[in-house]
Amino acid sequence: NHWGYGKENGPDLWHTHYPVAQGSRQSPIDIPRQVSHDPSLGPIVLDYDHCTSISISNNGHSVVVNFDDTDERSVIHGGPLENPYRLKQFHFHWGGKGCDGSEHTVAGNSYASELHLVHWNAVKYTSFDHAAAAPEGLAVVGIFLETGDDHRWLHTITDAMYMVKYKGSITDFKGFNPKCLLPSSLHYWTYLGSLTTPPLHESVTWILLKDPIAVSEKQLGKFRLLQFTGEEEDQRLRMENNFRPPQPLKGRRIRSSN
Ligand SMILES: NS(=O)(=O)c1ncc[nH]1
Ligand SMILES: [Zn+2]
Repeated sequence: NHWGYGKENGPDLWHTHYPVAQGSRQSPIDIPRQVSHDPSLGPIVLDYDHCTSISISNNGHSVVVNFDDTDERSVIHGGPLENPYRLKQFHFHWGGKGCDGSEHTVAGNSYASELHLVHWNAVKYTSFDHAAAAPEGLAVVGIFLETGDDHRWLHTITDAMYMVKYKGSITDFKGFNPKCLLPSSLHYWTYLGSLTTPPLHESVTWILLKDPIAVSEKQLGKFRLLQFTGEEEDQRLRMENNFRPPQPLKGRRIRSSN
């Protein structure tokens, strides 16, 4: 049975097929109240001005916006990163109605949802898949979503969701620049971790922005119209609570930008 977020195939069972689930640098984690501030940590730079979104898809675990990563058009650099990392895709994790759904937590508190912007080190690796299996091959920027006012730009994504309701669906989604999803401050926490979904590779430099963005309950409700299951399946499983809970820190250091 393929991995998922249900009782029969959820996060507590992933270690049976992916033993690294019990590894020493797994994600997500809880960010404690006090984190050591590292003055040597410079600002993170998100250079997305020439970014090119291609499509939006439902992979059976989340809704994903895919980018053209064949050149250095949209990269992040600076902060804890030694090289520029190319934007490959972004996706979300969220809860059920009225339940929180972020993956990382802050002093034990969850947010309603968490956005992940996934980047790979094309300087050191020849493909995303190679980078995804290599230490420091990936850099994921995490942004917390809290419920509040309507987000001015999120509707372009939620309006496209009816086109990718079922697992395996994909549709054009051009010209979207994720810069519009960033909070006002780029202050961040950073630590070495893993993918939060199988294969759970321990290849991710995590960069979590401290400030959340606000989205409305109505907008979040549209995420829950997505389905984990395909159109042809008789089971209709609403896509929600697609988050992995925090994992043991195992002595890792978390650093804070200023
Ligand atoms: N959720 S995550 O950003 O760690 C991820 N990206 C690709 C697969 N899993
Ligand atoms: Zn994710």
